[in-house]
Amino acid sequence: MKNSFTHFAAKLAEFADASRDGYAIFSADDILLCANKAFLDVFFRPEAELIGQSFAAIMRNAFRTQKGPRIDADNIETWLSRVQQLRRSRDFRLFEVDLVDGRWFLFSEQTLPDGEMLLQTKDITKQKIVEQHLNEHTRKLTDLALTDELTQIANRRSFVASVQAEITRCSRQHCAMAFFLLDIDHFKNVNDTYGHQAGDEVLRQVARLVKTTLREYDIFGRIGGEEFGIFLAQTSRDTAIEVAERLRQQIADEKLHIDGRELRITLSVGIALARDNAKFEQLYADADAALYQAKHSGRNRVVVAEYCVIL
Ligand SMILES: Nc1nc2c(ncn2[C@@H]2O[C@H](COP(=O)(O)OP(=O)(O)OP(=O)(O)O)[C@@H](O)[C@H]2O)c(=O)[nH]1
Repeated sequence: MKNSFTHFAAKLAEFADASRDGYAIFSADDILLCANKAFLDVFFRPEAELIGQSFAAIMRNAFRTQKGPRIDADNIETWLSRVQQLRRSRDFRLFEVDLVDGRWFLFSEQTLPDGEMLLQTKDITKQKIVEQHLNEHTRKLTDLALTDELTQIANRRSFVASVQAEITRCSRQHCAMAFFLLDIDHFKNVNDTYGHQAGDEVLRQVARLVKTTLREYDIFGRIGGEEFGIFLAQTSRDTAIEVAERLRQQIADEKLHIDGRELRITLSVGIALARDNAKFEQLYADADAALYQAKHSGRNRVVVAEYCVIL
């Protein structure tokens, strides 16, 4: 039995020596007792320099020389006291570590009841690169799903979701809110006269112009076709009218440059106002009714939904 265990231990040491995974054993008082070559490689130090060193001394050296694990800290002693609280906090711990040279490792700590610790390291750089590509891909897909392809502003789905979240927040804080529906006047004529691509360019330029006049935290999106929506939190009736008027005037004054031609367009705006317990559907219906009035009373104007009673 003893012989077979000795044989097993010798074989394990042989495999550990040849392994690409790092192995190191620390004493209960955190002195490095032994380590294989793969582990030493993580710290760029020869065996003679590392064995017998404390964990703290090894990490101080890594911090000073900027070789080995990346230590994102201004003060190594503060970093060490935080990390030492985690070491041996459980009998098994798994965590990822990135190196100054860009490689990534999965570290596992296995602690015995007497405090001795086996530290294993596995190079996961390739998996990390795949993971980063996947994350980037997911981010791009999410952006695509939330952005209107033509104008590069929020599409209907993300606009409505943002507005609903903001309505909930405003309702909780009992703050006034304003919702605008903006519609380009006689847009069909633009398409019919100059072509669909010119119409697309008008939509792009209008979206850009409107965006530049809004505050960073105002919500703006393309609801569909030539219709845009704007949501303003903490906005009184007077301010809402002032903002909408300014927008309307700015668009009316602007000369759009489409295919070498100068073009002028106008907007009609319907405004809905609310305070507590507002619902997106109600705000939309109110703003739509006001927009209808704006269109039918001559276009290029701002109308506030009649029944919006708000200060
Ligand atoms: N170029 C372009 N045209 C679009 C797009 N989406 C909708 N349209 C056009 O927008 C026009 C909307 O026309 P209408 O709803 O009759 O409204 P209008 O001509 O703007 O007239 P009023 O709104 O009453 O002032 C239609 O001709 C649609 O084909 C788009 O993405 N690009």
